Amino acid sequence: MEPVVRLERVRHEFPGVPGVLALDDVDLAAPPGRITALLGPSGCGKTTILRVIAGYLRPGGGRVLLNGRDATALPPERRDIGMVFQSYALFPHLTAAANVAFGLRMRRLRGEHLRRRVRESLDLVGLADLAARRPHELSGGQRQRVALARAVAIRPAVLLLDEPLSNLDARLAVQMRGELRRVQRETGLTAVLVTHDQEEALELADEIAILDKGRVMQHGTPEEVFRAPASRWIADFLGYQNFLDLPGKGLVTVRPEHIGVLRPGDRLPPDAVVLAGTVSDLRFRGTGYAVTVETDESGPVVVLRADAGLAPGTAIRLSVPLARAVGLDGRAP
Ligand SMILES: Nc1ncnc2c1ncn2[C@@H]1O[C@H](COP(=O)(O)OP(=O)(O)OP(=O)(O)O)[C@@H](O)[C@H]1O
Repeated sequence: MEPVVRLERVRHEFPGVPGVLALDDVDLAAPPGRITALLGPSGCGKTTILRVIAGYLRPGGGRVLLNGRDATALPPERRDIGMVFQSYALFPHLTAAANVAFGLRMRRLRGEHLRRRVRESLDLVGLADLAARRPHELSGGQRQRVALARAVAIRPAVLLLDEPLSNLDARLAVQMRGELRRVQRETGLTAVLVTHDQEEALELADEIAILDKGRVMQHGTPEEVFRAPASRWIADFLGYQNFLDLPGKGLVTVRPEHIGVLRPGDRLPPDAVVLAGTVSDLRFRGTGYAVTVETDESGPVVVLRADAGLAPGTAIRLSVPLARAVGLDGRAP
């Protein structure tokens, strides 16, 4: 299917910082009816990409296609885009309903059509009862819902979400993820979400593009990206801790929860590599203990255990199942 948003070799260098490419040949496609997340560390270019898609920033090179049409030179108001910002950006003197109506009036909706669309949009985010309140009379979560209702009310071709949940406290942010997902499903909107939060990307996105220094490092489904990171840098960024140089396998990474501890007398499991070492650290991680083992051949290796039974200084053997080892050699840098 034709992507709703396509970036082709988009480059940008900010005038104040010559020689540094904020965007370095970015190719990106956001398919219809899906949420595509842009995930990456601070300064990697996520917000710059959104500004290019929205038309607030004209890139130095490359093309922006919206629904297959070249939109590179189109001003923002002619791009049919809805935006939700981290700061909500609501009009403080307008009620929730008037905030939602604003964009619709700009699109020349009037009378009963306008009222109905405002009502539907506030209903969609569960705020019909609070339509008459002004932003200062609403909680952070409710304000964010108004911002979402305002963005979806215009039924944009693309919904751009710039860290929409990062101003909410942790519990509310998690609750709002579900809400956002439901609204996107019910409306069938195409969305591009900027986040630096992996869990948020995992839970919300159908596709994830991982960025570093203005470049797309990997693009795939959450499963593809998390199960098979394309490079050591991506594995590091996603929180993989164990990097092992295994004979015949080269550099691999393995999740701590997949590494076993062999007791004396245990048989060697098939298709596993055994590493001998000494426990050097034990940390409580809520769901269990992260045990660091200084191995003879591969340096520190972290394993997860349910109990605190492994005291520092204990000599142990680890079994690393080869089926769980993700190869990193020969992949993109
Ligand atoms: N107006 C600007 N002038 C000069 N440099 C800029 C400007 N806006 C962004 N940059 C630079 O471009 C790079 C990308 O910035 P961008 O805001 O897109 O990053 P980001 O991934 O959204 O970061 P964060 O997660 O911190 O918001 C950074 O190095 C930033 O310093």
